[in-house]
Amino acid sequence: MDRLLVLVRHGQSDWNLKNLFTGWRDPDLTPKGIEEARTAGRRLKALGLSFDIAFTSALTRAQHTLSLILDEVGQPGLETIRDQALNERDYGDLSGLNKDDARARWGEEQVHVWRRSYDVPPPGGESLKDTGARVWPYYIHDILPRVMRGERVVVAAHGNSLRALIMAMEGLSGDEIVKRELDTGVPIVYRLAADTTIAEKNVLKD
Ligand SMILES: O=C(O)[C@@H](CO)OP(=O)(O)O
Repeated sequence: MDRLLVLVRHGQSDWNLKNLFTGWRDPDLTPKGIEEARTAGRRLKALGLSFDIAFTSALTRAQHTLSLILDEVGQPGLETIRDQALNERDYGDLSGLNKDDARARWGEEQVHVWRRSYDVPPPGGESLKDTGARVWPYYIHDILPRVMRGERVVVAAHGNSLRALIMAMEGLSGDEIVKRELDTGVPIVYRLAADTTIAEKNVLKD
Protein backbone atom coordinates (compact mmCIF):
# COMPACT_ATOMS: atom_id res chain seq x y z
CA MET A 1 0.00 0.00 0.00
CA ASP A 2 1.23 3.48 -0.88
CA ARG A 3 0.99 5.49 2.35
CA LEU A 4 1.76 8.83 0.71
CA LEU A 5 1.97 12.10 2.65
CA VAL A 6 3.22 15.28 0.98
CA LEU A 7 3.96 18.37 3.09
CA VAL A 8 4.56 21.73 1.49
CA ARG A 9 5.21 25.16 2.95
CA HIS A 10 3.34 27.93 1.13
CA GLY A 11 5.14 29.98 -1.53
CA GLN A 12 6.68 33.35 -0.69
CA SER A 13 4.06 35.65 0.86
CA ASP A 14 3.87 39.41 0.63
CA TRP A 15 5.03 39.62 4.25
CA ASN A 16 7.90 37.16 3.71
CA LEU A 17 9.05 39.58 1.02
CA LYS A 18 8.61 42.59 3.31
CA ASN A 19 10.41 40.72 6.13
CA LEU A 20 7.50 41.05 8.58
CA PHE A 21 6.53 38.62 11.35
CA THR A 22 3.37 37.07 9.96
CA GLY A 23 1.93 34.38 12.23
CA TRP A 24 -1.88 34.37 12.02
CA ARG A 25 -2.03 37.52 9.87
CA ASP A 26 -3.25 36.79 6.38
CA PRO A 27 -1.17 38.14 3.46
CA ASP A 28 -1.43 36.45 0.07
CA LEU A 29 1.37 35.12 -2.14
CA THR A 30 3.71 37.35 -4.15
CA PRO A 31 4.15 36.67 -7.90
CA LYS A 32 7.30 34.73 -6.91
CA GLY A 33 5.27 32.75 -4.37
CA ILE A 34 2.69 31.92 -7.05
CA GLU A 35 5.47 30.64 -9.29
CA GLU A 36 6.98 28.61 -6.43
CA ALA A 37 3.61 26.96 -5.82
CA ARG A 38 3.15 26.17 -9.50
CA THR A 39 6.67 24.71 -9.63
CA ALA A 40 5.85 22.54 -6.60
CA GLY A 41 2.80 21.23 -8.43
CA ARG A 42 4.78 20.54 -11.59
CA ARG A 43 7.38 18.61 -9.59
CA LEU A 44 4.70 16.46 -8.00
CA LYS A 45 3.11 15.86 -11.39
CA ALA A 46 6.49 14.93 -12.89
CA LEU A 47 6.68 12.13 -10.31
CA GLY A 48 3.21 10.98 -11.36
CA LEU A 49 1.74 11.86 -7.97
CA SER A 50 -1.93 12.62 -7.41
CA PHE A 51 -4.04 12.82 -4.27
CA ASP A 52 -7.27 11.64 -2.63
CA ILE A 53 -7.58 14.43 -0.05
CA ALA A 54 -5.91 17.76 0.72
CA PHE A 55 -5.44 19.61 4.01
CA THR A 56 -4.55 23.23 4.54
CA SER A 57 -4.74 25.95 7.18
CA ALA A 58 -7.29 28.72 7.62
CA LEU A 59 -4.84 31.20 6.03
CA THR A 60 -4.89 32.50 2.45
CA ARG A 61 -1.23 31.94 1.56
CA ALA A 62 -1.44 28.20 2.28
CA GLN A 63 -4.86 27.79 0.63
CA HIS A 64 -3.70 29.67 -2.48
CA THR A 65 -0.54 27.54 -2.65
CA LEU A 66 -2.63 24.37 -2.41
CA SER A 67 -5.03 25.45 -5.14
CA LEU A 68 -2.13 26.26 -7.51
CA ILE A 69 -0.57 22.85 -6.78
CA LEU A 70 -3.89 21.09 -7.38
CA ASP A 71 -4.30 22.95 -10.68
CA GLU A 72 -0.86 21.78 -11.80
CA VAL A 73 -1.45 18.14 -10.87
CA GLY A 74 -4.78 18.26 -12.73
CA GLN A 75 -7.00 17.96 -9.62
CA PRO A 76 -8.48 21.47 -9.22
CA GLY A 77 -11.64 20.37 -7.40
CA LEU A 78 -10.03 17.93 -4.96
CA GLU A 79 -11.76 17.67 -1.58
CA THR A 80 -9.93 19.99 0.79
CA ILE A 81 -10.13 20.26 4.57
CA ARG A 82 -9.17 23.65 5.99
CA ASP A 83 -8.36 23.87 9.69
CA GLN A 84 -6.74 26.49 11.86
CA ALA A 85 -4.92 23.70 13.69
CA LEU A 86 -2.50 23.87 10.75
CA ASN A 87 -2.06 27.67 10.95
CA GLU A 88 1.36 29.26 11.33
CA ARG A 89 2.70 29.68 14.87
CA ASP A 90 0.95 32.72 16.40
CA TYR A 91 3.62 35.42 16.64
CA GLY A 92 1.58 37.42 19.18
CA ASP A 93 2.76 40.99 19.71
CA LEU A 94 5.50 40.58 17.08
CA SER A 95 2.95 40.05 14.28
CA GLY A 96 3.29 42.77 11.67
CA LEU A 97 6.67 44.02 12.95
CA ASN A 98 9.71 44.11 10.68
CA LYS A 99 12.22 41.43 11.73
CA ASP A 100 15.22 43.79 11.38
CA ASP A 101 13.41 46.49 13.41
CA ALA A 102 12.74 43.86 16.09
CA ARG A 103 16.46 42.93 16.14
CA ALA A 104 17.38 46.62 16.51
CA ARG A 105 14.93 46.98 19.40
CA TRP A 106 15.38 43.74 21.36
CA GLY A 107 18.76 42.48 20.08
CA GLU A 108 19.77 39.73 17.65
CA GLU A 109 19.89 37.03 20.31
CA GLN A 110 16.47 37.67 21.83
CA VAL A 111 14.81 37.75 18.42
CA HIS A 112 16.56 34.52 17.46
CA VAL A 113 15.27 32.91 20.67
CA TRP A 114 11.70 34.02 19.84
CA ARG A 115 12.01 32.76 16.25
CA ARG A 116 13.90 29.51 16.70
CA SER A 117 13.92 28.29 20.30
CA TYR A 118 11.71 25.31 21.02
CA ASP A 119 9.82 26.40 24.10
CA VAL A 120 10.19 30.17 24.53
CA PRO A 121 7.09 31.93 23.17
CA PRO A 122 7.27 35.41 21.65
CA PRO A 123 5.31 37.93 23.79
CA GLY A 124 1.61 37.05 23.59
CA GLY A 125 2.27 34.27 21.06
CA GLU A 126 3.04 30.57 20.70
CA SER A 127 6.35 28.75 21.08
CA LEU A 128 7.12 25.95 18.65
CA LYS A 129 6.13 23.59 21.47
CA ASP A 130 2.74 25.33 21.80
CA THR A 131 2.28 25.07 18.03
CA GLY A 132 3.09 21.36 18.16
CA ALA A 133 0.50 20.91 20.91
CA ARG A 134 -2.24 21.73 18.40
CA VAL A 135 -0.63 20.43 15.16
CA TRP A 136 0.34 16.99 16.46
CA PRO A 137 -3.10 15.93 17.78
CA TYR A 138 -4.64 17.15 14.54
CA TYR A 139 -2.18 15.03 12.58
CA ILE A 140 -2.87 11.97 14.74
CA HIS A 141 -6.68 12.28 14.64
CA ASP A 142 -7.39 13.75 11.21
CA ILE A 143 -4.48 13.19 8.83
CA LEU A 144 -2.64 10.02 9.83
CA PRO A 145 -5.67 7.66 9.79
CA ARG A 146 -6.30 8.58 6.17
CA VAL A 147 -2.68 7.98 5.19
CA MET A 148 -2.79 4.61 6.94
CA ARG A 149 -5.98 3.69 5.04
CA GLY A 150 -4.06 4.27 1.82
CA GLU A 151 -5.47 7.71 0.93
CA ARG A 152 -2.85 9.85 -0.78
CA VAL A 153 -2.63 13.07 1.25
CA VAL A 154 -1.20 16.53 0.54
CA VAL A 155 -0.85 19.18 3.27
CA ALA A 156 -0.11 22.84 2.43
CA ALA A 157 0.78 24.77 5.57
CA HIS A 158 3.44 26.99 7.14
CA GLY A 159 7.11 27.11 8.13
CA ASN A 160 6.61 26.64 11.86
CA SER A 161 3.45 24.52 11.86
CA LEU A 162 5.23 22.10 9.52
CA ARG A 163 8.45 22.23 11.55
CA ALA A 164 6.41 21.23 14.61
CA LEU A 165 4.85 18.36 12.65
CA ILE A 166 8.15 17.20 11.16
CA MET A 167 9.78 17.25 14.57
CA ALA A 168 7.25 14.69 15.81
CA MET A 169 7.16 12.65 12.59
CA GLU A 170 10.95 12.39 12.35
CA GLY A 171 11.50 12.07 16.11
CA LEU A 172 13.74 15.16 16.28
CA SER A 173 14.75 16.76 19.56
CA GLY A 174 14.08 20.41 20.41
CA ASP A 175 17.75 21.12 19.62
CA GLU A 176 17.53 19.44 16.23
CA ILE A 177 14.33 21.10 15.06
CA VAL A 178 15.54 24.63 15.85
CA LYS A 179 18.20 24.19 13.13
CA ARG A 180 15.76 22.85 10.53
CA GLU A 181 14.53 25.42 7.98
CA LEU A 182 11.85 24.78 5.37
CA ASP A 183 12.03 26.39 1.96
CA THR A 184 8.89 27.99 0.55
CA GLY A 185 7.16 25.89 -2.09
CA VAL A 186 9.39 22.82 -1.75
CA PRO A 187 7.35 19.61 -1.34
CA ILE A 188 8.55 16.93 1.07
CA VAL A 189 7.28 13.54 -0.06
CA TYR A 190 6.98 10.95 2.71
CA ARG A 191 6.00 7.33 2.47
CA LEU A 192 5.05 5.80 5.79
CA ALA A 193 5.62 2.26 6.99
CA ALA A 194 2.85 0.05 8.40
CA ASP A 195 3.86 1.13 11.93
CA THR A 196 3.42 4.87 10.97
CA THR A 197 7.17 5.58 10.96
CA ILE A 198 8.85 7.09 7.90
CA ALA A 199 9.80 4.52 5.26
CA GLU A 200 11.00 7.04 2.67
CA LYS A 201 11.53 10.79 2.39
CA ASN A 202 12.19 12.79 -0.74
CA VAL A 203 12.61 16.60 -0.82
CA LEU A 204 11.61 17.93 -4.26
CA LYS A 205 14.22 20.63 -4.78
CA ASP A 206 16.46 21.43 -7.80
O1 LIG B 1 6.73 35.36 10.13
C1 LIG B 1 6.35 34.18 10.24
O2 LIG B 1 5.17 33.85 10.50
C2 LIG B 1 7.38 33.06 10.09
C3 LIG B 1 7.33 32.42 8.74
O3 LIG B 1 7.57 33.32 7.70
O4 LIG B 1 8.63 33.63 10.32
P1 LIG B 1 9.90 32.91 10.98
O5 LIG B 1 10.59 32.15 9.87
O6 LIG B 1 10.70 34.08 11.46
O7 LIG B 1 9.43 32.04 12.10
